[in-house]
Amino acid sequence: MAPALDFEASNDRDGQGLEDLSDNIDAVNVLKAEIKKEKGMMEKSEFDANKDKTQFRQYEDACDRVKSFYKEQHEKQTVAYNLKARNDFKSNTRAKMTIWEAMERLNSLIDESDPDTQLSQIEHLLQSAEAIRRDGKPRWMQLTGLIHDLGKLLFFFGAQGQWDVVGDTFPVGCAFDERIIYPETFKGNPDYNHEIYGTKNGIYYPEIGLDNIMLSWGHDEYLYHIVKDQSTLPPEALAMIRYHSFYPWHSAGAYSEFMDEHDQTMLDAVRAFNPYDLYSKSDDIPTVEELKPYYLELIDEFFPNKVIRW
Ligand SMILES: O[C@H]1[C@H](O)[C@@H](O)[C@H](O)[C@@H](O)[C@H]1O
Ligand SMILES: [Fe+2]
Ligand SMILES: [Fe+2]
Repeated sequence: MAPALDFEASNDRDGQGLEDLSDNIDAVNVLKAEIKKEKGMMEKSEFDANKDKTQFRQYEDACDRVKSFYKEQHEKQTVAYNLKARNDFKSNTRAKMTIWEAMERLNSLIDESDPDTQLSQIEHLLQSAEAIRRDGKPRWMQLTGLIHDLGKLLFFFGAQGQWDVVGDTFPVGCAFDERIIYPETFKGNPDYNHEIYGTKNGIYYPEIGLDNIMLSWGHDEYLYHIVKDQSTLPPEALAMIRYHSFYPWHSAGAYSEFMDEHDQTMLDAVRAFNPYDLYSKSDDIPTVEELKPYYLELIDEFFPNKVIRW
């Protein structure tokens, strides 16, 4: 149990009463922390607190590679493209392989949108999972960390480039919010001045629920569908996967008018996940072979079929 606060000890005339009280408060706090830990949702992760956040996501200072990536993405993610991408996705199976094979396959991809890491994807995935594990989070969340970027496999399955695979996401079919990074680059998007898609609500209405919003097609949306159909991971894990790149929403508060009640709970989950994705990028490089046995077992726990249809 945590020690009583000094302040209480020194200001205490009728010692016993206050001590009991502070014991009770401690007990309640420990219990609360345990409940939150159980749910994998500490309000502010220990991990988050220890990082210098000014080192990450500095898009103004980013190199040209990142800037031109976003210009292309923002110009090409239209409603028409998104409908087509979803249609293509549903109409075939691109590959059959295990989760671990997918991680290895992804290894040759260096993400052009990312100003914070040049590491391979397998290393980024293990860094995220290990940070979650180190903080004593539940096993389902560790696994979510391990797989959250596997949707980048899309790149090898006939993607048009990286612009429809990686990077932050945003809704299409309504006005592009100013809180998306490089907002001025949307001016080149054919939907920008569209009579419906260019309006605040566009094809949606307030409180419609994010499930009904079409988010720009990429690794989040793709993996979300695969995991939803083929694993036993909980709704929080699915939200962490589907929304982890939706920075304008989870970090800048944009598009909150479209949320329903369920999204509120999911937002807490996504925010709890975010630091492990972002700030683990400065951690030591993990040793893949050493960690493999632990994670193979974890994968088996939540994916009933070893071979996944991608
Ligand atoms: O550059 C990164 C990277 O592509 C991540 O995988 C994605 O989740 C982030 O949102 C993005 O900013
Ligand atoms: Fe990602
Ligand atoms: Fe990531």
